Amino acid sequence: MTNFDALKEFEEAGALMKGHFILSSGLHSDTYLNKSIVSMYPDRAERLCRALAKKISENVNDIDYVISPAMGAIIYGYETARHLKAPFMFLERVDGEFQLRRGFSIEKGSRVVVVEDIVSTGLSAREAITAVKKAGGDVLALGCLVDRSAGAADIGAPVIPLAEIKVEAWEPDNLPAHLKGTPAVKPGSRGVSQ
Ligand SMILES: O=P(O)(O)OC[C@H]1O[C@H](OP(=O)(O)OP(=O)(O)O)[C@H](O)[C@@H]1O
Ligand SMILES: O=C(O)c1cc(=O)[nH]c(=O)[nH]1
Ligand SMILES: [Mg+2]
Repeated sequence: MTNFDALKEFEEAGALMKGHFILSSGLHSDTYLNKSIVSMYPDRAERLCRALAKKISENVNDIDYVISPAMGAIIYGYETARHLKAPFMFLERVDGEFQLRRGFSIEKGSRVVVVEDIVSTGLSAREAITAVKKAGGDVLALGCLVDRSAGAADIGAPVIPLAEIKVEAWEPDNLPAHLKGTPAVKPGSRGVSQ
């Protein structure tokens, strides 16, 4: 699958959204790749993850586990693991920090591929990698559907993106004219409380 075809899956699903978004990092953007809208259509998620699994298997072998950070990446990590024929687990935040819960554990030295959905600043990917290392895993690579930093984010592990796109983001006190004064939405789960 080409870069163009991967992004087309988002576009055709109506998931390449324009508006005013607060990202996981706290930065603001006029563009949001809404992976949850893409995964409303399991055939789209399957195509993306089959292609991501293929790219991962061309670069990494002997994978013991695929592990993804909640929430957004769970569906994509699971589906990618299914194509890689590897077991899948997910990390979730406990007091803000990613952990393996629910009886998930890995053996020391396990060969792990972390699968993210979207990489922006790379913060969530780094946090997920730190959690996997803390649990004893050896992180072989970070696979993702879309790296919207187009390779600029420092992840601390080899990155295998299905697609790359350069999307701008701004500090909240430095918004561009077209976002100033427009209401912002925060689609992701970081820092959300009920
Ligand atoms: O590279 P970053 O700057 O960390 O941004 C990307 C992260 O943001 C989103 O997660 P979010 O925390 O919004 O929650 P979600 O997984 O529930 O969507 C996305 O799923 C990535 O994990
Ligand atoms: O940075 C983010 O939080 C983010 C950006 C994006 O385009 N899609 C997403 O799911 N998260
Ligand atoms: Mg996430």
